[in-house]
Amino acid sequence: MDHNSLALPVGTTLDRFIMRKQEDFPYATGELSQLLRDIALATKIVNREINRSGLIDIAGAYGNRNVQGEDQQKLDVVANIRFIRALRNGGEVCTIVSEEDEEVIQTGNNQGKYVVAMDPLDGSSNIDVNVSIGTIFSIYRRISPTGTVGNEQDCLQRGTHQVAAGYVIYGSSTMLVYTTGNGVNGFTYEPSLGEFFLSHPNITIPASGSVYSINEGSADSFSAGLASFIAYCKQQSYSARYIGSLVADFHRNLLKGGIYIYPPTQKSPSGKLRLLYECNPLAFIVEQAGGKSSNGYTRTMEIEPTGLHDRCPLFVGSKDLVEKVEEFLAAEYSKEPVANS
Ligand SMILES: O=P(O)(O)OC[C@H]1O[C@](O)(COP(=O)(O)O)[C@@H](O)[C@@H]1O
Ligand SMILES: [Mg+2]
Ligand SMILES: [Mg+2]
Repeated sequence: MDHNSLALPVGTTLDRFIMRKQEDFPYATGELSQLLRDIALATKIVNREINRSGLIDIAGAYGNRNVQGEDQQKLDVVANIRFIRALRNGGEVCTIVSEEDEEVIQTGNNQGKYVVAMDPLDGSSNIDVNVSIGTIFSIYRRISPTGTVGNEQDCLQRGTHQVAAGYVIYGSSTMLVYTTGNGVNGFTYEPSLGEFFLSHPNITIPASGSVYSINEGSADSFSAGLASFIAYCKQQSYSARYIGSLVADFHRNLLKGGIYIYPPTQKSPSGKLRLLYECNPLAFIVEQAGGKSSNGYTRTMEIEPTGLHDRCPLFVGSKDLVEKVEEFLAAEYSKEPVANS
């Protein structure tokens, strides 16, 4: 589809952009548009909390652990509460999956047609050192009938069923980047006006790039194919860039070209990242921007989720680079002895 035919000028407010896009679909009821506005409202509130965090010591460890067994910091809790509240008050969402909650969260909006999976604060280990952090979200249409309580099956849908996905980066400026399946658009927040403005229309990721982003501290447990790909990157004199905040690493590569990899490691045999609220939303965005995402073998969005907090390896970014690493992995696979032969 020609995304440019839907183009709106730089400087359009997010509200207006959402409204105008809805007008392109005369039979749309406006519920998804309202849901996107609810998310934007929550991001403004979370942005305010993050900006104040150094001042009021809100970022210190909270003395709690999340369902992944990781130290939960106070801003994770704050962001989780703010997003849940906005989605509950907005009324469009029946059920939420959050990184911070083991079970699904029922909003009480049984008429709500949507479910949301979210990582309310990504890169939380970076909060207290003032490095960019983010929020990631994914939106699905519920499967269960409206009027009933949403359930886990509503949330365990393949990424191909996403109707929208996005992320917020709280960086040197705050940006909201999202897709509803018609290309990717980025909005920059102007805090003094309390508005997001279209700043990056119709984002496309360069087909190739010279940046690779991976935590090489785990190199001893990389597979032979992955080790060969990293050696290839070095032979090509590619730049290694790794912030340790998925949203920030992904955002840079989306705009400049590159590949982000979180592979299986000894510590995390299925990778560290979560399929529903980290991998799938970024996969949807990157594909809409012309890039690729896989677990090394299978397209991310075609992986069947089995649990709310499933993890999966992530190879995401410029098309040529993702295809290249898949070639290295396939070569390794084809060298493995076939069972019973
Ligand atoms: O330190 P590692 O193992 O490289 O992990 C870094 C990754 O972990 C994450 O922080 C996980 O996200 P959370 O902060 O939401 O748990 C990613 O943002 C990041 O890319
Ligand atoms: Mg995360
Ligand atoms: Mg998180």
